Amino acid sequence: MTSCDKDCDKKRWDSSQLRKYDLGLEPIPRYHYQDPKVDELIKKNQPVLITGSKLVESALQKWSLEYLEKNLGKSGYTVYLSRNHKFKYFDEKKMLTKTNQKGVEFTPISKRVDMKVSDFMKRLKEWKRGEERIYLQQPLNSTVGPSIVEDYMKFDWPFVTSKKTKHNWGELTSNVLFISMEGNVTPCHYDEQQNLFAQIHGYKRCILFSPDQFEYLYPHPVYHPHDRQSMVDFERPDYARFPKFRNVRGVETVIEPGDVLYIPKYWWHHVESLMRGGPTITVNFWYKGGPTTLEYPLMDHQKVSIMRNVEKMLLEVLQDPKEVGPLLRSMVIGRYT
Ligand SMILES: O=C(O)C(=O)C[C@H](CCCc1ccccc1)C(=O)O
Ligand SMILES: [Zn+2]
Repeated sequence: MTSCDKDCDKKRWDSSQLRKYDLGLEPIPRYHYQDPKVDELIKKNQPVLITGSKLVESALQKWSLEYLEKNLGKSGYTVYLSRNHKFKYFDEKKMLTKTNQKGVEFTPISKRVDMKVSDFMKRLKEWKRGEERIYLQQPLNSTVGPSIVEDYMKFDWPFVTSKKTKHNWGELTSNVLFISMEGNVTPCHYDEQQNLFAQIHGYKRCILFSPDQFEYLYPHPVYHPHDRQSMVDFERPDYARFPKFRNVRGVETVIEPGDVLYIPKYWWHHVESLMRGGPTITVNFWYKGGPTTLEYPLMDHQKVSIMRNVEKMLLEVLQDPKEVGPLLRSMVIGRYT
């Protein structure tokens, strides 16, 4: 990771603000948005840090915490609370399904609450070490105030729409607004959508792994509330349970205001707001993946999708998750291995 060397004028950040992990990481390529390399990499479902775009220009100077508090409106916002700095996402719909009958087997470390923006901003300003951390994560919707709507309309929509069209993405499903405290971490997970991740304020370090690293990142079972999230705690990897984690190879970058990171669908990503870097503001652009034509050889993300479908089908018929492993083992060991 190269931060600004000493003689540069604006001190952006330094490596002491990054959490330390035992990972082999290469840099994510960075290109200006008009460089043809950007589309070359997107076409190959490879991550790329896109610089110099005007995508969220209308928000860059305006979306301070004060401005957002004043203009985001009075409705409740989705805010996650965590007893530590990790905000491991959980799917509430999977907390009470029949597969884990009682639904009591799982207690998330973070919890979701509905909070007014003013309360969120107050807690953000008055936060003391040892208190619960907070992280606002809310899809932008029609309840925002008129000036936010104006800023949103002024996003460079031709830029993102050109990517959607050129790369056959599906429709835009949401723009999620993230307002994070410094130091917050979203642990490693993948999403099934294409993502243009636009940084508006502060610095975020993003570590990405390609879908072919599935075996090294040990995702929770599909029925689990932490579906799509890695079971490995990057801060204290349990190499006994997850021995292949040692082989994982990733790429990383630190995004700053104005940068847009393309996170290809099914790519694993870990996101952290730099320690001592102040609050961060991001808006993402999630697009459906678009039509999947089965061309051979299959792409790694297609194999992940197939594995997900096999897991879902087996759980549907076996009902009890404890029977899935033994059945797959007897099907594969000595026959396909
Ligand atoms: O934009 C993305 O995809 C990110 O992962 C951004 C990430 C927060 C994501 C929270 C989350 C995780 C899993 C499922 C749904 C939502 C951050 O910036 O901290
Ligand atoms: Zn994500």
